[in-house]
Amino acid sequence: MKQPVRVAITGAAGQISYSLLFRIASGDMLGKDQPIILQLLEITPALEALKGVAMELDDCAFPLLAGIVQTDDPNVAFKDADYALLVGARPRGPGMERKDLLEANAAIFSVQGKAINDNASRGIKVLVVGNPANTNSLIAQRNAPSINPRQFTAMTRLDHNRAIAQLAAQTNATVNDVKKMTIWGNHSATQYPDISQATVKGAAAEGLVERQWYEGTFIPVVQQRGAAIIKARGASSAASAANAAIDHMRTWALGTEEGDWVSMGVYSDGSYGIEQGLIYSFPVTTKDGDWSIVQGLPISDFSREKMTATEKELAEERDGVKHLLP
Ligand SMILES: NC(=O)c1ccc[n+]([C@@H]2O[C@H](COP(=O)([O-])OP(=O)(O)OC[C@H]3O[C@@H](n4cnc5c(N)ncnc54)[C@H](O)[C@@H]3O)[C@@H](O)[C@H]2O)c1
Ligand SMILES: O=C(O)C[C@H](O)C(=O)O
Repeated sequence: MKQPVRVAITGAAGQISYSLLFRIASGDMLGKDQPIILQLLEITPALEALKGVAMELDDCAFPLLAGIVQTDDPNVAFKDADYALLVGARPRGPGMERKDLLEANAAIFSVQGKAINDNASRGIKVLVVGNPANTNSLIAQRNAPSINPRQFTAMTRLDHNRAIAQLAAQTNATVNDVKKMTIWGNHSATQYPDISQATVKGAAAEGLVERQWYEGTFIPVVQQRGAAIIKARGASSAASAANAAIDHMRTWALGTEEGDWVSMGVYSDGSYGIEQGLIYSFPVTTKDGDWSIVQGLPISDFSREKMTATEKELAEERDGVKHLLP
């Protein structure tokens, strides 16, 4: 049996976590042979609700669950953590954009970045889910100067999965048939879901769909899917967000499939001319617990315009939180 790893999760009594924790504890994230200690962070008023969630975790008698820590202290939650899923943040309501949450949520991520810096395992893998996810990840990263900046990522896997589902439906294929989907940029309405490299059953996706559907339906549907869920459900996506978080971490830890890639918000090294230091979603492959940006893809004028628009938004978000970036 492997040694247990420590997985810190913030916002652990919230709606995403209610889907997330049980699947992590059952082995969906790191494999059925990896014991896990859950280190759950909540704000003080939610500790009673968190206790109820922990009671339910106990009641599942998960063989892989080697311990549960419940706390309102980030220094305790991130102590020796090998993985961190930063979910805890206010979600948006109808009519809001994700960046409207910047003021409300940004402070959370500077505190947590410092606590990660001071307490976590040096090899920690951090995924930010709380919105606006890319900029929150940047804030946490910049407040953790002794951790490699590549270890802070933001979630665009939900967008990636949404894009695969839309393309599969339009081409009468299954999601298994779709490869090499890409989400570029911000987890926001400026994101660029790009099918120019995607294949369906090995055939170029661009040849299988009308350009008009791609530009006029597919791109806006994927960009606006979060808002459509909020409108329909009266609450932001939760189970699908939890699923994407598990996918993101599993891929990062255990590797991408041969001949495919995923989308992750990662530290830009200047690839594709994107400003260095932004947390920008790229096509990435993963191996041995590390990620690399897929290099050398051709970029059309159409793509370049969209990639630049979402880059510009990320630079503006960063400039708006300068006071939180040491
Ligand atoms: N990146 C993505 O694709 C994606 C997808 C869905 C939702 N989200 C975002 O995830 C976040 C959480 O969504 P939710 O639906 O679970 O919200 P929720 O309101 O149900 O839960 C959030 C929880 O975080 C807790 N919290 C607040 N401040 C905290 C802090 N400082 N430390 C620890 N916990 C804290 C709250 O008490 C609450 O229990 C939102 O920002 C939402 O917009 C992102
Ligand atoms: O859209 C939101 O505010 C929630 C989440 O980011 C989503 O994409 O569903």
